[in-house]
Amino acid sequence: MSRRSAAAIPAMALSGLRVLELAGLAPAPLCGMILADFGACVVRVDRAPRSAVSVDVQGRGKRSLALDLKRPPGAAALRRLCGGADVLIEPFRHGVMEKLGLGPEVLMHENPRLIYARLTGFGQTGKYAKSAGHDINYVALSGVLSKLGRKSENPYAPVNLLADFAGGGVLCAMGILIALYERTKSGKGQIIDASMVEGIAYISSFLWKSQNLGFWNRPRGENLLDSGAPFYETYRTSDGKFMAVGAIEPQFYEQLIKGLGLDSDKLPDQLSFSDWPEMKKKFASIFAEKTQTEWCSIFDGTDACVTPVLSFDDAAAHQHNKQRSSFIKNDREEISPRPAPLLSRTPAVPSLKRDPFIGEHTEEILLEYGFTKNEIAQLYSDKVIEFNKPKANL
Ligand SMILES: C[C@H](CCC[C@H](C)C(=O)SCCNC(=O)CCNC(=O)[C@H](O)C(C)(C)COP(=O)(O)OP(=O)(O)OC[C@H]1O[C@@H](n2cnc3c(N)ncnc32)[C@H](O)[C@@H]1OP(=O)(O)O)[C@H]1CC[C@H]2[C@@H]3[C@H](O)C[C@@H]4C[C@H](O)CC[C@]4(C)[C@H]3C[C@H](O)[C@]12C
Repeated sequence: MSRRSAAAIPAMALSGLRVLELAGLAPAPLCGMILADFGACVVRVDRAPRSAVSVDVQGRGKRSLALDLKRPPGAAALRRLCGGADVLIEPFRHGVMEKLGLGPEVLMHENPRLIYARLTGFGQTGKYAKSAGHDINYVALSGVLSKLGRKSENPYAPVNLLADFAGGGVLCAMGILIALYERTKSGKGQIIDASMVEGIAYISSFLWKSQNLGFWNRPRGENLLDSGAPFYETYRTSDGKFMAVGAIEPQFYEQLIKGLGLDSDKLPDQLSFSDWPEMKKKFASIFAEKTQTEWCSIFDGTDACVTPVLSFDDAAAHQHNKQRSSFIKNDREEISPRPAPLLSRTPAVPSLKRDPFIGEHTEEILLEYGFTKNEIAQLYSDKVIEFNKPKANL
């Protein structure tokens, strides 16, 4: 599919939804990609003058409009675009949109049905609202980073998955869908203040609420699910790969013990914390005796909760994932995860085309939103918009 016009994919759940995503680093692009995967018509508004290469690697299914928001005609053009949109996603720190004259009071006055999604690290208010930050800072401020890491080591941030994507892009997409549902009843849009700090804190509700169950009262790296327990750990195999073990419940733990060739009658109790370090050493030396494939042939098909730790390539090639077509290949042979979750009647149909170049669709988008050819030519000669087609027909 070269473009996602409203009528192109009627079967998808979000078809007909018009989304404007102001280009950002990582969280907002994921949010926009999720909406595009499920059928929304997502326009990424890139900066003009444009940088040579887009840093957005999550542009699947989107189109790009290059627009200079710092120039009054550029800001006016965005206002007009917002008049015809359902959703705006903005990824700047608090105050940037207001400075451009594009704050919610302006845009929602002109289009009261607009869902104005503000995806930031620290939120729209509070001491840090105007401060720069990245994933690791947001995870830190949420309290969650203090829980992550191995025994006696510094806290460890797991790539930028938690804040940017789980607490940021995904929760913002959820907020948008909730607001859209509410709009079907009230007819009104609303502002979404999606703070990644609060997003991570929210998805960590289990950690907060299970504190009194005794899961977390030991130091970092010595608890049930944070690499303290021998039965919730990774182990190196003889070929330098790893197995992941998650045998928590006693009946599954018993199968793990059996698969490792041990006798549970001769072992300490599963929940004897003081024996965990020794048990880890025992498990580690046994796992080191066989290759990953050999361990898979022992544990596959059992309830021991033991799985191979796969590389990206191995994950895409793994039988289970292949059986479910969990990974897709685009027209450039690039492999990436298929959108999730699977909807039975109206599943996502991700675009298999390469991501858009900056400004690749400037003209067609403006025409679609009601700009005339003359107006577009004027914006172009004023250097407010850019095309990424050298032979644009103007
Ligand atoms: C892979 C890297 C990405 C890592 C992700 C990282 C771990 C994250 O955590 S991302 C989450 C960051 N936080 C947020 O998004 C929260 C909300 N946002 C913010 O807090 C801020 O935006 C900010 C702190 C992230 C950035 O602050 P900044 O001062 O830059 O921006 P703002 O204050 O928000 O203001 C924006 C200004 O821009 C103006 N603007 C916006 N749109 C337009 C427009 N259309 N027209 C005109 N002007 C516009 C706006 O008006 C504001 O202006 P003012 O400031 O004057 O008010 C990748 C991270 C970096 C990448 C590399 C880099 O890009 C260089 C290379 C580029 C090359 O193309 C590819 C290779 C690179 C090395 C590239 C590689 C990777 O992609 C990165 C490393």
